Amino acid sequence: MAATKDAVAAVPASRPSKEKLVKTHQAHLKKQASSPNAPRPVKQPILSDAYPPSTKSIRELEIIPLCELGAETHHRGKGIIVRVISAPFVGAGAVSIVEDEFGNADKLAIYNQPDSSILSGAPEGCVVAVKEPYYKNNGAEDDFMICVDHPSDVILLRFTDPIIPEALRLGPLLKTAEEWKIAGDRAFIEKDFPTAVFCYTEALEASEDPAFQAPIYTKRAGTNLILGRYDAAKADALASRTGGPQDWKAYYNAGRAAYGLCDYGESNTYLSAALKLNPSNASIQREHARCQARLREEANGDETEYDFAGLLASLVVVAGPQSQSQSQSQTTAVAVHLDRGSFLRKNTRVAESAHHGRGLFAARDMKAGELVFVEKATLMPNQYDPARASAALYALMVRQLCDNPSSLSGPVLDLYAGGGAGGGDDRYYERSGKEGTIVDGVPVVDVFLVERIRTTNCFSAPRATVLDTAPSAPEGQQAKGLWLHASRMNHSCVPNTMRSFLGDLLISRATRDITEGEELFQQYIPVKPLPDVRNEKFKEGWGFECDCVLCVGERRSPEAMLAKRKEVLAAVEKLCNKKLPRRELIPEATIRNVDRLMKQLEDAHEPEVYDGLPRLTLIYPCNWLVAAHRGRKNYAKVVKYALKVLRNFGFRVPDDGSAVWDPRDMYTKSGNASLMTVHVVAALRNLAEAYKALGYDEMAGKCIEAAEFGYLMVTGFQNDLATLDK
Ligand SMILES: C[S@@+](CC[C@H](N)C(=O)[O-])C[C@H]1O[C@@H](n2cnc3c(N)ncnc32)[C@H](O)[C@@H]1O
Repeated sequence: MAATKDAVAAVPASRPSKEKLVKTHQAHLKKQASSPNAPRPVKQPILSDAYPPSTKSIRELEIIPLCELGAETHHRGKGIIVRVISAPFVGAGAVSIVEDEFGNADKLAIYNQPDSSILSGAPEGCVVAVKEPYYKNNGAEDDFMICVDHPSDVILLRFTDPIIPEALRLGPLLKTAEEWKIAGDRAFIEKDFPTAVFCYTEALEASEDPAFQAPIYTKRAGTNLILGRYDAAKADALASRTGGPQDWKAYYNAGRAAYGLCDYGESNTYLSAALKLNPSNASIQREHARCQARLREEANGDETEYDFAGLLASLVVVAGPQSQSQSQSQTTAVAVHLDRGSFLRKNTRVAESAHHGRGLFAARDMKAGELVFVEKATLMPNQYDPARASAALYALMVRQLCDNPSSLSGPVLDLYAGGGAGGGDDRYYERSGKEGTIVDGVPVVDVFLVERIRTTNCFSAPRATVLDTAPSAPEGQQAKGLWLHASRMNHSCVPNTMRSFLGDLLISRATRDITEGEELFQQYIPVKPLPDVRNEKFKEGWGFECDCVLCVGERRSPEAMLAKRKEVLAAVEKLCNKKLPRRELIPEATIRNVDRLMKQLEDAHEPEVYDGLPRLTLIYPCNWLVAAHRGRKNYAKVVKYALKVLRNFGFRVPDDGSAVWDPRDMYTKSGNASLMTVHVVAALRNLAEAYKALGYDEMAGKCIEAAEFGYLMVTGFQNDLATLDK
């Protein structure tokens, strides 16, 4: 358990008065108003400070006044009830001034989600309960605040809740159900959707007449659909049924909500019911057809169902005519969330893995290049700025767990959450088992657990892998997302699948023939050539030491040989400046030096360890020599070193430069330790060019075919190799 200070520590000797707090707060608000576009960074939880969320109902807690809050203390078993007396100041969190029934005032800082269904419910004038509050010093001696990290630790109380002390009770602002309905409609027209939901809820509570309630449920369902609160929208839609022919609307809304949750089977059931009641309605027909298409993708998942090329075209908008002369980087991405289903179950299943917890396994034989699965992201913000991508995903996860708990909590919380929680990480605490359950009307959300799940399971995704292979592609522009099915897959440095991205679709292809029952592996990150360096990364990121055939094999090589490889690789990198030549004429003497070092490096790979295994430290010098000899149009040498590149990635190719092999077979006839990357495609293209220059046209053609096939694995679908030159 983390060292949370549960015992009540000393109450601070002095705190600012209510007047001073309000005055300072107003000054901050004024400043904020003058820069409305100020960035609002989302706070990242710090695991060393992790503490669990409250799992108790406010009704089980002892309510204490603000003046009893002890500094740096988690008040377990206690709660506070306060009225919000200011608008929020939104920075890393949303800070408001609150007062209790005795007139004590303090600062309430709510982190992580200013716009979730829970936190949008702490507006000025409302009464909120904070469960088991954490009172924290904010820097200056008398500057304290009630710090809420877990969104479920703060509850918006309904005005009529009997738990509210008399002094804080305003009485309902509006009296009748009709008044609340009108207020809801007004908020809806003003696009203040959270307030509309709040008012419709009050209207529903204030009336017991089903004839009045049904249309309010419909309105609240529609508003929740706009807010993306699909769980609530579905429940409201179903509650709006009256048993008559007008129920088509209820089924239509429930179908759209289920669609929003990507449950196309359920969506189809509701939309079919809607269609039965109102067969000629064009909106239902359209949604129903859309849903059928998703179901076909889920079942078949073949190339034609997905039309990957069409999706790619939909992802990029080339700058308008006035800027056509500008570079390709002017291309702007639009809607990266593609309206497609996930094709998961025909080829894969989740099962226990021999060494790594659960894993993904082949449910049938698959050929090299075949689509293993296609998965739409469960969550992926459209945020490609590397400085913001992680925080954006974290915020989205928290928000969705608040807003759609019944569909998301189970699958997300079931993901592997790293080494702690019973796995030996003593900075963390055991899960309570209440995560995701509803207490006081909201789901318990543990933000520190969410962050652990995020870091262990998220992937970085370019807008489209094919665009990312173009040399002109801007570096590092990757969103972060969560793909639940793909997260089940364990890592191997020589994996049998390869993932690529198209918008928020993750495409997984087989890189060699796979037999039914085989465990499927992917590379978590591009593997570093040196085994100790790459294993350090796996330890840091995921807490494991890799036991793939390459890592196990390389561990058989003595330390002294590893040291030798490191030394020579460092010498090559120093000599070549870690770059590859671009068509410039490299002096013969330099080429001879690199060649000499490359041979030393080859000699530092013992055949008894490396026969049949990749020799990753040799990739860079061989690629360098290919480029240098291309520059000199020395095509026989280009063939020699390009073949070495393929061999060093673990592919079986002739080592004498002979032209009597079929490169199209290399993916299926290279055993189980080859590593597929875009550099393999590049090497095949260089080979093709060199064979052609040497007069071996047929071999050149076969190399291009092999390169195109490899590019399909790398980018997810058939793409033009010319992209590699752009
Ligand atoms: C994204 S999860 C993969 C699914 C996970 N095995 C499960 O049970 O749900 C990542 C975790 O799987 C385990 N893992 C993945 N690849 C591994 C490997 N090559 N060797 C050992 N453990 C591995 C590690 O515990 C890692 O933190």
